[in-house]
Amino acid sequence: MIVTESLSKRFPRVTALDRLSVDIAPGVTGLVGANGAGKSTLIKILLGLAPATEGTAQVLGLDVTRDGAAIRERVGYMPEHDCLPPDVSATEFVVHMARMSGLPPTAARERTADTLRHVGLYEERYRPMGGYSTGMKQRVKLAQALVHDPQLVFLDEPTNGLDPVGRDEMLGLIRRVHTDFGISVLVTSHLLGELERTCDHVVVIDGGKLLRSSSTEEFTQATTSLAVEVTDTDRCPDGTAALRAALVAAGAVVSDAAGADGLSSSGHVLYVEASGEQTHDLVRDTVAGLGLGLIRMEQRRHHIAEVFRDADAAAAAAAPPATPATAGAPSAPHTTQDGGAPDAG
Ligand SMILES: Nc1ncnc2c1ncn2[C@@H]1O[C@H](COP(=O)(O)OP(=O)(O)OP(=O)(O)O)[C@@H](O)[C@H]1O
Repeated sequence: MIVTESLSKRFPRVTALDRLSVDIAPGVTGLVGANGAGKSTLIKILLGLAPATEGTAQVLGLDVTRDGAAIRERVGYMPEHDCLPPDVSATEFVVHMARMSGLPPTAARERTADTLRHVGLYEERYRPMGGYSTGMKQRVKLAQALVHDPQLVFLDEPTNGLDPVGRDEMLGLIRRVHTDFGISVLVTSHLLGELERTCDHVVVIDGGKLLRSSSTEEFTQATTSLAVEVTDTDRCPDGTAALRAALVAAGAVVSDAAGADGLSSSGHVLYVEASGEQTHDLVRDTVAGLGLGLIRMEQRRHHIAEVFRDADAAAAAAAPPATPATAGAPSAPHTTQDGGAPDAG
């Protein structure tokens, strides 16, 4: 659906995209990267609105340098920044955008009503947009991107400025754009966690370079550790320590903290290296033998951010001690520092 080949965009002082090659299939794809990573620049090039310095790109089989107008007929675009005229109602604005996309007047009005209803703005559609909340404005921007029934939409930071509830609602809406209407989505975010639930595929860029492109499932594959938490009892005032000793005596590999899996420790949790069903049975029987209560035993899945935390820790460990400042070269941790962190999802 989107193919780029060694795509670069250089401004006088900064390289926004650096030989980026990606191949994005239909579905919902997240494009994630810290602020300044090059996400908006890539979208503008893909829409044929800005020329690349070098490299090639196709959208829906159309070339971005030659076929910009044809691409924009088939692709919807929700820009990042506030771009709504305050004195105009959502209906007037979205009808106008539909007409600009080539819909005849009646179809434009009908599609506008349908689309605004879909994004949950039906009641307020005749009010001037200057009085809208950030969430309502984001919904109008989404509606105008969908109104001409595109095959694909580019959504640039659609959750920006939203509170957690608004963010969840927007992510749900984005998922339904694909499931209800079959429209493919490329959605950008600087938050790793929120894309985990919404996207089939995630592309991570940093400093204009491709860091990773994988299915969400691959990112969040099951870890090989069982997280186990138990109660204390009169007989075992420190149930966790007793369980640890018993499991080690039985030959299990146990740790308190994130091991190779990158799982974070939370005090009373033990991580037991799992080697199949028998590990579950061993934990169950050992807990029962000690008379402890089993609070939880679960095989966790990775969060996307953990994948990058691990990669960064490995890079830092591999760096020569004399040059710690340059250690973690491709700066994936930007993404986690930005608050996307493991549990934003
Ligand atoms: N017109 C321009 N002239 C000069 N530099 C630019 C221009 N547009 C973008 N840049 C620079 O290119 C880099 C990538 O910017 P871009 O807007 O694509 O990042 P982004 O990942 O979308 O981040 P954000 O969400 O903060 O916009 C940044 O360093 C930015 O300052």
